[in-house]
Amino acid sequence: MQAASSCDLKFRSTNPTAKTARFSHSLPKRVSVQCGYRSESFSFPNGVSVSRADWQSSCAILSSKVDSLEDPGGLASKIAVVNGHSNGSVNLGLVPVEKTSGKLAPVQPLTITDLSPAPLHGSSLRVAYQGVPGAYSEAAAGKAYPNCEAIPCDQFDVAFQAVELWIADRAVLPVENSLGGSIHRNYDLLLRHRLHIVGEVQIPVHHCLLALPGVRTDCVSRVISHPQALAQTESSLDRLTPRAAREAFHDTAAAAEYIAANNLHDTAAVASARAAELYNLQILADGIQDDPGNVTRFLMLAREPIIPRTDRPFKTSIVFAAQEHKGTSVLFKVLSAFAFRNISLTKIESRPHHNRPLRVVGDGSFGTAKNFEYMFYVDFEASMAEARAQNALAEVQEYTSFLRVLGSYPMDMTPWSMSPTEDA
Ligand SMILES: O=C(O)C(=O)C[C@]1(C(=O)O)C=C[C@@H](O)C=C1
Repeated sequence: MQAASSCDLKFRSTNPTAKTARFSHSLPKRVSVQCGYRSESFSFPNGVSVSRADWQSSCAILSSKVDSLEDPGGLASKIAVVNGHSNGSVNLGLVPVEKTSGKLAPVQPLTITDLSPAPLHGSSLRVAYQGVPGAYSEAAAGKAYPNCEAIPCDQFDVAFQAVELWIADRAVLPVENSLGGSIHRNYDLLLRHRLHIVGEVQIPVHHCLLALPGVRTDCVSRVISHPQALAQTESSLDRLTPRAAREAFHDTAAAAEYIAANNLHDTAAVASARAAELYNLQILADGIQDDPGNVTRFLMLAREPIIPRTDRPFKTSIVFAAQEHKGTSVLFKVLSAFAFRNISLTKIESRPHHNRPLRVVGDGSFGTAKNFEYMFYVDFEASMAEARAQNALAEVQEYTSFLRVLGSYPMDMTPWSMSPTEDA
């Protein structure tokens, strides 16, 4: 366990192409938060509603066995810290923000407004996403929270921290793509942080090949993009740019921005049509995803859970670790707890068990086997307000050493369409 030591909040300009005046005034600054801490749950001083208490007590059965991932230097102390009430060793070092005028703004301390709870009415919700404007994650934030203020972050971890530190009200982060598979980093971060899943959005991802105006496809010797986007366009790139090297970039739109900012005539990016517009690039090829129905699923994260309901389709996400001495059939038993109650599973993912990654087995007569230990993430189609879901989890708890409900939230029921998103 490590206590908080220092915390730097940096607001970075993400607009190296500021000469394109059309956007230099409107692009938000990207948040980059560097903190040596892990979060923990936070109790709100003004209490919670009765119905929320009901929800929490219905889940109490689960919390009783939740593994401790506590952190003495956690969120509550961070909030005191950023309010200026805590130890003097904390360096809030806000990097001066570049204004559109080109002048540097004075260093601004966080104010009480930066730390206020999510606005209920009137002002827009601040939604953290990973990437720069034009990224698919920005489009997902817009679908999840129309009219929100989208806050670009340079890493997934930063988006989590932006919510924990009350810089943002929500985060919207990708967890899986229909072609590229799971985004493992976000599964790991869900466990390390204490945010709650409050919703999901799925967006069709419609990729384009972008380059500087005048560049021909046969002159492209390098294609840069997010690794997921490169994976989703593999066959198209083999056909369009067979000799070009492929290089990973932080996000699709950042790749487009990089080409524009550095005037790269030999490089193309896989990104959205909106990125082409934002960074003044031409579209060499449109719709280059290898499957026309390419969809990415994003989770909406908040500091507080929502109250589960039964009047519309809900999904619940859990993570668990098997009890060590329960034999080899634990996974089968857990899954059958859902099957016997007619609860459909929509996703199962395993990740290394970071606290206990290996189990050595065998009596030594033939040596010892080293079995890997896992955390299992399961999504199932039921609301935690339903008795069958509560009973299933009560049973699952018997076979597990660790169990956490990550969230119970409405399913994205948007009618199926393969056309590109309006924003992307
Ligand atoms: O790079 C982006 O534009 C992102 O929003 C990230 C991301 C991802 O992490 O999978 C999101 C959707 C697409 O699947 C490709 C990339």
